[in-house]
Order: sequence, then structure tokens, then C-alpha cells
Amino acid sequence: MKLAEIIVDVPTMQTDKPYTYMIPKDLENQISVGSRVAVPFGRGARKVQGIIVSIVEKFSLPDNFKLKEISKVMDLNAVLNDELLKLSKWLAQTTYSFRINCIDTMLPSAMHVKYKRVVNLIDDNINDAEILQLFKKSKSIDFDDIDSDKHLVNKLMQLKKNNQVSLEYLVNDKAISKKELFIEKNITDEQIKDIIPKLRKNSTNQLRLLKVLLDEKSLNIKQTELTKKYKISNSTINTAIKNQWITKKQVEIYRNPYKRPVTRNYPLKLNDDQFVAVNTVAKSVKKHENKVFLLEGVTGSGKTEVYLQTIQKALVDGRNALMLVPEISLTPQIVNRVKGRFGELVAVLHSGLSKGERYDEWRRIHEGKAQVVVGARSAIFAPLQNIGVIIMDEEHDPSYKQDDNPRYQTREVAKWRAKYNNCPVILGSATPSLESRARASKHVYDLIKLPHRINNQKLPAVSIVDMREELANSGQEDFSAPLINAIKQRILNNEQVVLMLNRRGFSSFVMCRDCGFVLKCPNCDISLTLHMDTFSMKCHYCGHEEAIPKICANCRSRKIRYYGTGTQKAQKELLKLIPEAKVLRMDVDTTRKKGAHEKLLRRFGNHEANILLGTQMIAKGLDFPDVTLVGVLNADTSLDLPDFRASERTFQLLTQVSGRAGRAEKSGQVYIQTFNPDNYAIQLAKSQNYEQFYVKEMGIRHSMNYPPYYFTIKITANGNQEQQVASKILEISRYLKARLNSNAIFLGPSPSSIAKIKNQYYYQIIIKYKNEPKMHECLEFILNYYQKDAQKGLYVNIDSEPLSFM
Ligand SMILES: Nc1ncnc2c1ncn2[C@@H]1O[C@H](COP(=O)(O)OP(=O)(O)OP(=O)(O)O)[C@@H](O)[C@H]1O
Ligand SMILES: [Zn+2]
Ligand SMILES: [Zn+2]
Repeated sequence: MKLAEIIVDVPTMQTDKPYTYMIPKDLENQISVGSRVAVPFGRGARKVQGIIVSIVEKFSLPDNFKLKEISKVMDLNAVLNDELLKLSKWLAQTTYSFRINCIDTMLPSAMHVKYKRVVNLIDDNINDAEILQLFKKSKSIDFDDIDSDKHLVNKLMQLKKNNQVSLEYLVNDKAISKKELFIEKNITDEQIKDIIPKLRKNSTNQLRLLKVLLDEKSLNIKQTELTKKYKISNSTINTAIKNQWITKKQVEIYRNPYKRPVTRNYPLKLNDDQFVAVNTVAKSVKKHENKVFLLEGVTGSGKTEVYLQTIQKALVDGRNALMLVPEISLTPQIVNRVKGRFGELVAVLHSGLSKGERYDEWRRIHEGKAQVVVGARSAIFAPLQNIGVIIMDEEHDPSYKQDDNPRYQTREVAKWRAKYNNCPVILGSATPSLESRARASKHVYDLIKLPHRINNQKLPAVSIVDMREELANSGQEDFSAPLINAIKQRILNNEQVVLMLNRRGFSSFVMCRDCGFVLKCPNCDISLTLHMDTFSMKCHYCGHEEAIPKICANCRSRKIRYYGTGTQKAQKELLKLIPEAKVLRMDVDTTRKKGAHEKLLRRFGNHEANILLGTQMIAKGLDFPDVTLVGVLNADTSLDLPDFRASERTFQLLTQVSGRAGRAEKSGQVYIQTFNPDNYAIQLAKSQNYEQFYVKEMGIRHSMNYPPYYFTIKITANGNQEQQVASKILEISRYLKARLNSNAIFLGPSPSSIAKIKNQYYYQIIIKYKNEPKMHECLEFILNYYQKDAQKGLYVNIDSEPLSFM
């Protein structure tokens, strides 16, 4: 007999210990390692999802030893191969999360299972009116629809005892593949020519159909094509089926998210630096050598072309390629460049796709039909095999770290997969993360530099505008005189402008001018954000929404002031100052609809506007030759964050956005408006000198004992009883202090910077450490030990190398 070791998904009590189940004879052929199954768990009929991690053959079991059987196989083929199964194990260990969690993250969301309870009517002769009413429409009903009705539930439980109804637990996923009806020719052209003369005179519709069949070279036509293009009615089709001329069949098709044809592009002739870069990496690709390259190339130095030609080399060697970009929907330009180069071989995974589209792309990769995968963070788990190179563009980007369980850093996963596949990784950026640059200094990574822009075009000239003076002189706080003049000049020259409003998320709010009262969310410790599109106040954490107040809730004053420089407000302001400007606004409000982002960029590319005004989302990847001016309206907001990475983020953002100017023949100019003109991050962004910034910032990190000199761990506890949460985190802190070296530095325990979200209180400790052989073991203990509290609604989370300390 065959037994399977299965990791099960029991939401209230997670564990990585596999459970053993019998494989029923009739399922033996359908099951393999890496398959998802539904299994009974615990007492009762409850079923949960599980994944098979190994299969063993046994001749007999000890007496009295009973094993439960697998109930159902959820996939026809294993969903996880050997590599991804091993990866899930490593991921669970290094991110302090549970393996089933990791597996769920690795699969497209369409495959995430839904648990459902249904009640089936067994005994038709029940004469209770209420129960009969319940089962009037169908013999099985959704238990979740009625489970709040205690009276009804009691009745049903009684009936269940009498075996008159049964309760069933179902495990289903939402993965639906799309099917379309096709018409298949059943007769040869010769036969058609025979039939035509024999048709009755008035059978004009039949005649038309036969003629189409003669003209159509292929044997398969979509039914919709027959009806729409050739205007053949469904009744004609049905008659033809009766005559056995044609048959209907269902064909599974892949949804193609890219309806717009991409223009083909061809490899460019590389400049010397690019040539060296491509060939250095290609050597490793060829030798199946596991190495990490840090490609440090200034903005507009042609990094993308280096990626594309390296991918080409891998394909020529018969291997596949994985390319990651941050939040891909934000950079349709890059997707088009990859698709335009490699066409049908490319699969794209990103959050802008519908669930179904994502699932289809995933299956294309799973079935080996795609050789190049481009995607955002979670694409690192694409089931691509035989990988020859992994590329991470903008490797410093914060979106590469997942801030929910499993809290992984994509870079680390990329390195793991590269090792498994014996291939190189390219980490590319104009402003590498300090961690990566430091590793390159220590020769853990190989550093490749592209120090010049394409065609030796100069980096744009950056001017810093002191907004303290502007405010004093003209009262202007959004647009300084030099910036306005420069914009007017560009409009006259028919050149283009990119303006960035550095938003921290909560920039627009309302405040009482008399008492300073700010409206807060009743569920979260955060002020509500003003939304002019819906004319309401919203909480970005829990979705709470209410009307914009007219009267202060605190002092009843009517003097409510709207604060914050939202993009809408900036646009209005700008049009007041320059009425002839044509402005496209790009922010969360204007890009909510699918494809809106791409459309805006296309319109800008077509010169339908001379100004693109947006939030951080315009800072990256855009490559428009006529943009000669970039303005940063408020450089300071990211500096104000109480976080040790604030300067690094600010420098990266300013350098990235500056890099949008002067990328082609015309040279570029940048204005950075700031209230902190002397800050080093802003000063160094002026010279766009990454290396200098790196040295300076490393000095500060060293003196403050911050990463990359220290490793960091953040432990958070949350629950709805503040007292319990606080004492839990204290307990954890004591436990660790007793076991770690005395030179480990503890920050906290303290409330998190947003101490309450959705009525949950958050407390945290941060530990900075150098060498702690016991750390891993201690954290695993904490993770497992506090599972018992999860059932009571008290949660403990561990974040290894958190992005921020907030
Ligand atoms: N060898 C080359 N010859 C001519 N043009 C090139 C070459 N390589 C790249 N380019 C062009 O130079 C421009 C900038 O290149 P690319 O967008 O790859 O830069 P990048 O380094 O990725 O920039 P950023 O980091 O700012 O996004 C693009 O329009 C690209 O087509
Ligand atoms: Zn007030
Ligand atoms: Zn809220």
C-alpha cells in the first residue's frame, strides 16, 4: 500500500510536521509528490487542504493502526516540482512562517482554496416546514449562509444526529480555465462539393455555411467567429451538426492579457561598457556558474538592453530566463520591450492581470510553454525550469520585500533559485541598496559598472530650490518661480515635463483651525485621508469611510481647513499659474482602472500633454526622449519618516526621478524643491553621485549600529486586548534577553508606530545583532510556542531583516 506524507493547512493551529495518510487505490495513479489534496483532519468530517511532500510504499501496518485516507486530489498534475517544494521548506525556515503559507504564496491566487461547509438533505420525508423551506430549491445548502441562526443550526444538528441530513466539508479552489466553443469540420472539401448541388433551392443559409467551410483552410473555427464574421446563425450551425457536417467541441484557451500588439524590436549595437557587462554575465550563464553580479549603472545607461541581450544568450544556450521588475504594472514600457524582443516565448505575471489571466500565464509556464518570465515580486516563484539567468531590475526597490507572511526578500529567493539552477543572478540599479553594494565591496558579489549614459549624454543638471526663501518671498509653497519659468520654457519649445509629488500616503487630511483637531479613524490609530474624488474621508488601513466634516467634532467650530498637497490640488494650482499647460495626472485615483496606467503613458508618449504630474509611480523606468525637465515638488516628505532608511530612500527616489530627464539628444534639467536644502541626501542627489552617497551613508550606519553592519529582527504581537499584547511582547523580550549574547541590542518593547489598526493593538521589539548562533532556534521556538495563543486571537509575527523599524 502507498502512504503519503502531507503538510496540512489547519488555520488555527499551523505546523510544519507532515501527517501520514493512506492513498486510496483508485487515486494512486493521480497522485504524486507536489500534488494538492483534500484530507480529513481532526475529529468530525472537517476537510483541509494539504500538499504531498513524499510518498512511501508499505507492505503492512501495525495492528490497530488506522490511517485516514486522502479524500480528493485537487490537481491533475503536481503543482510544485522538486525545486519549489524544497524552496518552500527553506522559505518557511528563513522567514519564520509556516510551509503551507509559503506554498500558498507560491501559487497563483486563483488556486488558493476556499473552505466551504454544505448541509445535504438525506431524508426526504422530513415534515418540518422550516426545514422543507430551507431545502426547497436544492438538496444541499451552504452552511455559511445560515450558521448565524442558532435556532436553525440546533435543528439541523438534531437532524444530523438522526442521520436525516449530513454535514460536508468541501475544499475547492477558484481556478477556472477558460473554454471556448470551436466548430470542427467533419467532411472533406470533396464531400462538400458533392453536397452543394443536392441542396434544396431555399437552403441559402446552409449553402453559405458550406462555402465558408470550403474557404476556411483550418479545420477549426471559433463558433463566435462563424456567427459574427460570417453571419451564420446558431440554428444553421445546429442543422449542420445534425447533418454531421460539423461537430462542436470545447477547447481550453489561454486568456491573453496583451491584446495590443507589441512592436517588434531588435538587439541594439552595444557600447563598450554594455558589451563587457553582457559578456561577463554570459560567461557564467554558459558555464552554469552560480554567481551574483551587481550591475551599477547610472540612469539611462542602457541596463535594460544588457538584460535583454543576456537573456538572449541564455536562450541560445537552451536555458530559460526570469526577469523581475518592481510592480510591473507601473512599467508597461519594460514589458513591451521584453515582449517586443522575445514575442510568444514571454509570460508576464503581475498584479494588473485578472486572477484568471494570471492563472493562465502561470499554467503556460508550468507546462513549459514560456521560456522568459517577466514579473513583479511574486514572479520569483514562477514554475519555470532550467533557469539560465535571473535578473532583478531596480534591486533596491522596497516592493521586493513582502510585508505580510511569509515576509520574504525577493533578492534572497532569487539567490536561492540561482544556486539550485546553477546560474548567475544580475542585480541591477542606478542606486543599489546599501546591503548589496556592501557585499560587492567585500567581493561576495561581482561589481559591474555602467558609469555613462548612452551616447555619452550628460546626466541632467540638478538645481535645489530653497522653499523657505520662496515661501518668504512670494508666499508660494507648491511651485517656485524658477520651476514655473522652466516649465513655461519647455512648453514653448514643445518639450515635455515630469513633475513628482512625493507623497507619504497621508498627505491630505482635514484639521480644525481653531482647536487643531484632526479626524481619526474610529478603528485605527491613524488620521483619515481626504478623498476629493468620492468627497469622503477614508481610512487607508480598514476602509472606514465617512462624510467630510463641516463642523469640528471637538469644539463645534466651523473653521475646517483642508490640508495637504494632493496631486489634484497641485494640478489645479499649476493650471492657475500656467493656463496653457496640458497636464496628465497619474496617481492612485487616475490609475485604478485596469490598463489606465498604460493608456496615460501612451498619451504622454504621443504628446497629448506636455506635463505628466504624478506620485512616486512616475519615478521609475520611464523613457521618453522629449522629457527635458523634471520637477520634484516636495523632496522632504520621505526625509521626515522616523526611519533609518529615510535618507537612502530619499536619495534613491530623487536620483531615479531626475534620471527621467534628458535621456535622448536634448539635455535635461531638474529642480528639487525642499525645505531642507542642506540635508546630505538632497545635496548628494544634486550631484547624482551614488558612490559618494554610499560612503557617507555607510559611515552613518556604522556609527549608529544599523544594517548592513548589523542583522535585524522585528517581532510584533497583536490582538484586541492591549494589556495582553503588551505583556506578551515583554515575555518574548525577556525570553530572548536571557538567551542571546549581551551585545545584542534591543529596541523596545514598545507600541508600534501605528499602534492600533482595525481594532488590533500592535507592540514590537527590534533586535540588532552581529553573531547569534542561538537566534534561529529561539525564534523557531517562539513561532511554534505562540501558536496556542493564535486560537485566542493573539498573534506573534517575526520579520527577519525588516524594511523599516516603524
Ligand atoms: N547600445 C545602445 N545603443 C543605442 N541606444 C541604446 C543602447 N542601449 C540602450 N539604448 C537606449 O537608451 C535608452 C536608455 O536605456 P535604458 O532604458 O535601458 O536605461 P536604464 O539604464 O535601464 O535606465 P533607468 O535606470 O534610468 O531606467 C533607451 O531608450 C534605450 O533604447
Ligand atoms: Zn475644533
Ligand atoms: Zn481604520
